[in-house]
Amino acid sequence: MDSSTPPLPLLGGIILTREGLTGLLLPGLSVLACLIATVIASLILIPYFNDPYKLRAYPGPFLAKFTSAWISWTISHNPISEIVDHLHRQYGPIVRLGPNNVSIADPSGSAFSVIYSHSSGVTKSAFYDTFANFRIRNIFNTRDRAEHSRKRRVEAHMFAPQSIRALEETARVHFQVLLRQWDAMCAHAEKAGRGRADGAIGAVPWKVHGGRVWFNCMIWFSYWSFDTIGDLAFGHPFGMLETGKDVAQIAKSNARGMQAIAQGTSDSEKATLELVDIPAIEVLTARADALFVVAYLPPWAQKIVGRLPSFRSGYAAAPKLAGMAVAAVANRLASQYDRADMLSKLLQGRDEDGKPYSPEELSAEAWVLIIAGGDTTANSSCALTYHLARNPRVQAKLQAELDAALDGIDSDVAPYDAVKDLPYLDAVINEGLRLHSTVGGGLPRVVPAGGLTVLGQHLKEGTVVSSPIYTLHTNEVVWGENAHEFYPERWLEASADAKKEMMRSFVPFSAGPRACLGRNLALQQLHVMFATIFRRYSFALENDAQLTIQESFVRKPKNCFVGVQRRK
Ligand code: HEM
Repeated sequence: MDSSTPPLPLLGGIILTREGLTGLLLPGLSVLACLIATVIASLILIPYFNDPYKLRAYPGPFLAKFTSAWISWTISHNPISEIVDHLHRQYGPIVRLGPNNVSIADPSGSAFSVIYSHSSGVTKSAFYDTFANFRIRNIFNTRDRAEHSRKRRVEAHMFAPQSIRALEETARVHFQVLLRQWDAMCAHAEKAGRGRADGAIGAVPWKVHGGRVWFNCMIWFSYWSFDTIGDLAFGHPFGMLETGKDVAQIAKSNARGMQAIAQGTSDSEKATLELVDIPAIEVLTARADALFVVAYLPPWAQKIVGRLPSFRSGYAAAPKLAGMAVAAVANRLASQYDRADMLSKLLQGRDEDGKPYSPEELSAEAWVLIIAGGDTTANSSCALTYHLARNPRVQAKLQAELDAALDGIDSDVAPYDAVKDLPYLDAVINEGLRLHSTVGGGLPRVVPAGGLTVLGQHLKEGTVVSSPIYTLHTNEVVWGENAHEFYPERWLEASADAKKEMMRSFVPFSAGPRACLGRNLALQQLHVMFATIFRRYSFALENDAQLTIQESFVRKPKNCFVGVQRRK
């Protein structure tokens, strides 16, 4: 033994020298290398060469053929809908996005119609499992056709046109609060004249210069949207608009919250619930971003990635968001206030056996209303405001239509009946939904037994297939050379045939059995919002600012600073 290499500590009665340790380590490392090679071969190479879904002929990024890590990595580099659009321009109508995942896009929208039709037999893919917040699935993330049909039956009444119309009066209150806050900021601009000033409402700063008040309208649209959906769905706004702060109350203990809901639904003595404050929009965004990145990975890989520090806070948000729904439902039930809101419709809903939702299912469905109704409407409103602020010609034309239609109507908030059929307002809203494509990516579906033929190509059972909405909304064949411009006139100038073609390629709310249930509510809210704020204010952008998008399931504008001035 070399006297310069001291023996290592005793292990199981054996004294190890450094040479002895190296002798032990080398075979260990070889075993590890073999193991890694076997894992790579069995998880990546064997499936690639076996090609069980017969996708090898389809083009796509090199790494996407071998691993779904490609799409996760791409999503984390944002925005995925624009990247997929670019790939379709490069490779054609069919692009391989993963080992068993293809994206299909043709200008006429026929691939979209086939995939998402009632008769295709497709189901939502495992991608949606990632978004489960409760043990029970909700109407958005359930993949089971029978369970989904049952939920649609229970909830049909809640989303019926007359039920949505009945919510207008309640929604009006939140438009009024938004106007009050914006009027207060505009008053600073009027006072400062051509001078400068700054300040904040709650946590949202504003600045005055050039005769306008400048603020980030994305934040205000989020507060408005979350307060409105909180009130419409649970009779209780979160109070974000009033305070100018991203705060919602959640149940401190979800188990205790469920108990309170059960007591509330059984009309026994109402339970009191301990609540804590969280920054709801921030938590929601962190969770949506983290989950969207991992949703295409197999479950074992999601578990590993979920432990990485940058994903931990997104994952930890799940119980908090569940607690938000639990608290909202429990609060609503504990209050003596009874009115025809969305929750009362959920409570009255019965399946074919006459059974109501359990407390957990109620909370799961309540959670969907908050998520689906909050973020989508806020993001669409922000993007639409951006395009109008950027296009003074379109803004002036819209204002002329609104001034004429609302002349003599003594209400700051536009009544829906007065604005629901205004041709230019309709065109502006359609154009905003088209160009921004709030849900812009492909919605992944699994091909059923027997396969599915799309654009003449037979896809095998189990293949994951999608058709990207953003690509459909921006292809030049249907929308012309100015497809990437905000040009509402296209909706009014098109011939009857061209309009038919446009409508086939216009799917902001998706189509078929899993299409958006909140479409009527969203359109009602957007009509009232844009008639109200563009009649009252004029909007400007500074230096032709660009809209930067952070994409998870929805395309969220990161910020949108607008300069606002009172017109009336
Ligand atoms: C501009 C606003 C909105 C847009 C662009 C939008 C878009 C969509 C899209 C594309 C889907 C299909 C998702 C998929 O297949 O994975 C969807 C589903 C859904 N949306 Fe909306 N949505 C909006 C507003 C709302 C509102 C306000 C509510 C309710 C308060 C709502 C409730 C739902 C529900 C419950 C589903 C699931 C339907 C099902 O699977 O049966 N949405 N939405």
